[in-house]
Amino acid sequence: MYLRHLQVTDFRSWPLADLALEPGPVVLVGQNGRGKTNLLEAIGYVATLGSHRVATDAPLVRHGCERALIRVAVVNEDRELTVELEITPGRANRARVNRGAVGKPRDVLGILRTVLFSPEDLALVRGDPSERRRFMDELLVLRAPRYAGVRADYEKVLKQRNALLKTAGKRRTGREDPYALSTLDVWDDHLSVAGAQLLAARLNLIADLAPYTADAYMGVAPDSRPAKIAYKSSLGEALPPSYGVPGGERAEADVLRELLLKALADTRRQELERGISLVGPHRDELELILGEAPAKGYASHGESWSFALALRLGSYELLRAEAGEPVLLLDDVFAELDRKRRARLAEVAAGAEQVLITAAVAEDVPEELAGARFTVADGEVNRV
Ligand SMILES: Nc1ncnc2c1ncn2[C@@H]1O[C@H](COP(=O)(O)OP(=O)(O)OP(=O)(O)O)[C@@H](O)[C@H]1O
Repeated sequence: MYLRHLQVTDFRSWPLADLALEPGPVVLVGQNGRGKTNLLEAIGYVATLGSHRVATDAPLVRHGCERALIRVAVVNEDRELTVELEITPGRANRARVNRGAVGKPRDVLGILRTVLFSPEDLALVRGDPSERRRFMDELLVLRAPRYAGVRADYEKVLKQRNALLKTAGKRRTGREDPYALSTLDVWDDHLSVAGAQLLAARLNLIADLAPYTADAYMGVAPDSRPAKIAYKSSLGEALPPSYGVPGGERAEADVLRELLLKALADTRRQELERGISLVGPHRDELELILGEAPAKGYASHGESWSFALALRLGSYELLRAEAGEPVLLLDDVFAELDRKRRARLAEVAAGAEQVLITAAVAEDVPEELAGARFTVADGEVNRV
């Protein structure tokens, strides 16, 4: 797939930006702070309904404006769809496809698939487990959009259950509340349904992604120790060992639901004492292993970068193999990479159906990616 057109209105620093695009490499060149990343962020937002830089929508709307608009025309196998998103912080976003309203913004997921690699990705390796959970869930949704709903359900149930755990335990009144305790059974049930679906999907995702990531790492850092990814579940030993591993059994939500219910029953006392949910996908981790050691805390800066890049390139290859090419977005990354890694990334990017690249100076972009070029300056973006 590729983007044929991008228009943003009152998005970040842009009152208006309008770009006619084409397949192949598209390079956006401009000095720091001119709004290049903002354009990639807008594209990424249509694919994931979120920003790779901020957790809330407010910073996405231009200072002093009420709402931001993003419009993209996406061509997928000769079929073109126009997606429009209106972002109004504090209110539900509105979405239109081919100028017709859709039920929920979530309905646009799947129309545009992107893989974005950016300087923020170092946090995938060095940051908290929540960064890696977000990575998995975003990829899950790109792979199968229905998981956006599953994830939203899980988060809603988790919030309610945590609120109940706080009131049901002895923490505030010194006594357990019997009514709240019986309601907890109902929430355990809800949590296990959404939790098992999310967990099964993540385990299957990691089983499928692992070989692509290992290969991508070998490609970018052939002299380094091999890289491995593994799903670590809060179910611990109870998780069937054949789940979540390449070539293993496909994880089944029904099986996981029973295991989650048992684990919830086993930890209830502890949960009541602490007032939070202690088992479920929100406590899980994606382990990144280099040689025998965890990448976090042990990997060098260069190795961490390679791992982050391998996770993105692996995602790109997985999506490409399953559902056709996603659009590749490379935000200011070439300047950060050494010669070998640059060459490998350039090789993959040169073969992409479409890749959008930002750089401060044109010389940062490898020669094989010299394609359509835009300059970004003074609130304007112009085709060179
Ligand atoms: N909501 C907003 N309203 C107005 N301006 C904003 C908003 N959010 C960010 N900006 C401005 O956008 C600019 C940053 O744009 P962006 O991150 O796209 O830069 P860039 O061209 O990618 O630069 P770099 O090469 O440094 O990454 C900053 O000047 C910032 O003040």
